[in-house]
Amino acid sequence: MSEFDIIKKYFSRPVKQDMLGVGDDCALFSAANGFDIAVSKDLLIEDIHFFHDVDPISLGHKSLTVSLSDLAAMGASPLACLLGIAMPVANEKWLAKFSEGFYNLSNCVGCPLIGGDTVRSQQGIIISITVLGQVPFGQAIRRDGAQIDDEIWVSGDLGSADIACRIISSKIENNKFLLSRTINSLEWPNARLNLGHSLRGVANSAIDISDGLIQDLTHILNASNLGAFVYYDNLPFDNFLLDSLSKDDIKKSILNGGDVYELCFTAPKCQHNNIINISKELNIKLSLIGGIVSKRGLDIIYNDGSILDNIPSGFSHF
Ligand SMILES: Nc1ncnc2c1ncn2[C@@H]1O[C@H](COP(=O)(O)OP(=O)(O)O)[C@@H](O)[C@H]1O
Ligand SMILES: Cc1ncc(C[n+]2csc(CCOP(=O)(O)OP(=O)(O)O)c2C)c(N)n1
Ligand SMILES: [Mg+2]
Repeated sequence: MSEFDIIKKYFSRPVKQDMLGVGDDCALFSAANGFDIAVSKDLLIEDIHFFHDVDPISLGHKSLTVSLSDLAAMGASPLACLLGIAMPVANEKWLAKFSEGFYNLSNCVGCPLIGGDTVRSQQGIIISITVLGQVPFGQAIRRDGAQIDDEIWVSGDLGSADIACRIISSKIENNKFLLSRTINSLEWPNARLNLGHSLRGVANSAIDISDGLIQDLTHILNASNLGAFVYYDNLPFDNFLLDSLSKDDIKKSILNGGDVYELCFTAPKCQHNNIINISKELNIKLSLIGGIVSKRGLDIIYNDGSILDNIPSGFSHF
């Protein structure tokens, strides 16, 4: 099967009439008046970002999710996406499933695939997604917008995806029940697009958690030139973890575990009740985990007042 056959069969579904999708040198679509365009690209590499034997349907879903999550973090809505894919062989069974997982999500959130590139790699599968989104002019929620005295919030639960990842890579003891409880967080994450929209005009800053809470919150602090405290005992995680893991394993995963795709955001105290209402309306758990201060640095404080001395660092490729 040639490169063009692959594109035609797996990556050429029709798009809306007002767009030019797959098939020409460029895709075309019009930008709406009064909106900024939001663009983000991510790479996913076999055995670095996903296990080689992962179900390709979930990989198709997750590849798009990680990019949609960047749009969510800025309060943007998806417009379209591009897919770069490199693979050593054209495995039709794999392609059919990957494309199914990808298009299921793309249809669901209204983010049509309008272009990309398909090439052979010498080794391993490489996936690169670019998403394009829009956000009302000037309303994007940025990393550099945190303000002194902001409350720090996080959506959903932390740590589960990292636990699943560590079980599969034999870094923690294999435990069938724990893996079945955590695997969906790793393989089927969902971008918090609705939450991102609701936070426009409410949050001062936001980031999606891909590399771990501490590392990603630190990006907000560095960009905003501020510091923070985080109440360790307020950090949300699935209580099921307590049954089979040591406190240290849980701590490592909730502070530094990546692949979370929840949002961490900061908002002024006057928005507190509004945020509680957003949580109820969207049925998304939102936890108040700390506050922003002027003094640079990050303190993680336990209920008894003690401070965690060695904050472990999060995911870094190098
Ligand atoms: N090779 C690159 N060239 C230009 N910009 C890059 C490159 N790699 C990362 N960036 C930019 O650096 C910033 C941080 O990237 P990253 O940590 O990957 O963000 P995210 O977690 O949102 O994907 C982003 O603005 C991203 O676009
Ligand atoms: C096989 C495998 N090993 C390790 C991980 C964990 N992991 C790989 S990359 C990563 C961080 C996120 O990737 P990155 O490329 O930094 O994403 P970005 O911050 O750009 O969104 C994590 C937690 C995984 N998901 N799969
Ligand atoms: Mg990135």
